[in-house]
Amino acid sequence: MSETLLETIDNPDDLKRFRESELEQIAQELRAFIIEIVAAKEGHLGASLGVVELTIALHYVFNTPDDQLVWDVGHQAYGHKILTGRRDVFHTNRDLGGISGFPKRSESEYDTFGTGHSSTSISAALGMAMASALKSEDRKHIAVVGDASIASGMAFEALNHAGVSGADLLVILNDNAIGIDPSVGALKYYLTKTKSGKETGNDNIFESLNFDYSGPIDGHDLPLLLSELKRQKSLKGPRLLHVRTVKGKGLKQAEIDQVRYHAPGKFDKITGEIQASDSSKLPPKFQDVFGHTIVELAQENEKIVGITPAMPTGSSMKMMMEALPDRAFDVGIAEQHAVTLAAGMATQGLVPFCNVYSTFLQRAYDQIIHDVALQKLPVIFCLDRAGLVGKDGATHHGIFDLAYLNCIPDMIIAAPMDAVEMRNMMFTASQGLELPIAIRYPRGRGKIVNWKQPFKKLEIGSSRLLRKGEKIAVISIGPVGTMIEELLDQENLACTHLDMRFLKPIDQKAIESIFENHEHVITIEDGTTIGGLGSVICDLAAGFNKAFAKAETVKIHKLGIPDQFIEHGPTADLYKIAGIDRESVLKLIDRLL
Ligand SMILES: Cc1ncc(C[n+]2csc(CCOP(=O)(O)OP(=O)(O)O)c2C)c(N)n1
Ligand SMILES: CC(=O)[C@@H](O)[C@H](O)COP(=O)(O)O
Ligand SMILES: [Mg+2]
Repeated sequence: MSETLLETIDNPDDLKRFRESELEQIAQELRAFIIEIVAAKEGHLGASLGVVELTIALHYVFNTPDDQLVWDVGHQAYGHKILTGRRDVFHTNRDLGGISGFPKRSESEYDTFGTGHSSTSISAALGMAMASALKSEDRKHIAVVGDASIASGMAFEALNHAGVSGADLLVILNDNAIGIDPSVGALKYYLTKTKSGKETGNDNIFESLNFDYSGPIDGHDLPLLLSELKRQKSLKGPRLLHVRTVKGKGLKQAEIDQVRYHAPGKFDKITGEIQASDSSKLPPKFQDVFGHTIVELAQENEKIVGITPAMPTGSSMKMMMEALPDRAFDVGIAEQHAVTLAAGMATQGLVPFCNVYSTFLQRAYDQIIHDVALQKLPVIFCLDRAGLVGKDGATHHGIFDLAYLNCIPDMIIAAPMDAVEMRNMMFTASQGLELPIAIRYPRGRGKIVNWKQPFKKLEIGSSRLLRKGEKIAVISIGPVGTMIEELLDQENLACTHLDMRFLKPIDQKAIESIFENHEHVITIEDGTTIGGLGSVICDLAAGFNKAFAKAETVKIHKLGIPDQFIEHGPTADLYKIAGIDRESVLKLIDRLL
């Protein structure tokens, strides 16, 4: 079989050897290659398909990696990876030990800035452009940012600065009118209305920010892209090129059902059909437990409102948006705003459920402290994707939340072991608290099929003694507790198991009793041991040592995420790496016995 053109391209210099007229064929081959691998290996699809022509044109016109290209979020950078030396390893995308699903500086000199979280590209590229100016280096700096990501506060901050910086910065706005879910907000309507720079004149929002605005142009028209990028290359100063593309371009189903094909899982590379699986008998995903439960609670209590920053599908907040559209809000990629919006609502007696992925809530840390906790506002944070999330990797693991929330006064921190507990925690929170609460739960499915049980109000700060043994006690928090229960059952081990339920306030009495009656205490959590449950137990133990003699001899073994960033890969493998898998716990217990 003859070689495809794509197979001869190992770097952008190889690409530049082709005539402009041959680039269309390369675009077709690149699309087919992305589809073939993602169909079998899973990953983000629609975003990369949408920027195939743009990716080729950028590497063809600019002199990467000397010219610095920064991708926002990075989920659309598959074509970029394939054209920059990673075609042969692209089949390892998101595998343990394989390449990352996002740009990563340690992976390639073409990946100028690590990403995963959105809206950082303009700041990063501006930083590079300012550094080049200070070092008198003549190179170009390009940020490619999506229409949903540019609407985030951080991107606006960067535009505001860049507009007066004089920096040699090209921002390419890749406008496909959708994020993961349809884009929201006033900017979306503005962008949809925008016709051409000339027609919008002084009213153009980017020109008002001192950017030289061009577009919108068709981002699938390669000759047009090439000529416009060449023109942009000859310019200096802050400029913005507005490009219109179709998310999922080239795969019919992905163009039609753009939400589903953002990251569709396995599908047929020819027909595009997603592999059907019967999940009706499986335990539900935690996100769906959230979705069903908030609808159930909100139907009974009209004060309940729901907020999601751009993740209605991922968080299942869309269930409430469909059932009670006036009381559930997608605010776009705006985690900081989401938190303070919830705080504002709480001042007025509403009961806001603010659902944010654990990793993305990192964006809103000051808002949690300054706007919520300091004012004792009873916002209910539901933190989805807590713990190790798997193939998205280090940028997305929700492993810091226990630690970063625990040091905030007046926060209640809950981590349900299973779906029934999660419902009860949501119910308890909805009954009216005087303080904010965070309920954190993982990606994926639980283990309980019969999860929809009558609500039970929990005592805040109460733990559950699940079994009483001797010598060794395991103190767990969150879903790892289910693994511990299975392990102790299956191996017939006579250990005590305490499900902590709440990290804060912590059930000190229960812990005291554990220390009085055991020789070894194992703490286990799917979060960092620094600052999380392990740290709290050690701190308490230091106090116990003074209080009663026996505590001094109790040995504490902390299991959790060690002090390192955990890479991407199947969650089960990552649990092993972190030492919080079944075998690691069993080995430890065997040794202690
Ligand atoms: C801070 C942050 N919040 C949320 C997300 C989840 N997320 C990933 S991609 C995405 C949508 C991005 O949309 P857009 O910028 O328009 O790019 P497109 O997918 O359309 O190419 C969202 C919300 C994220 N990565 N980072
Ligand atoms: C790129 C990004 O941030 C999202 O697409 C993320 O990968 C979603 O994760 P889930 O698949 O867990 O919803
Ligand atoms: Mg978009």
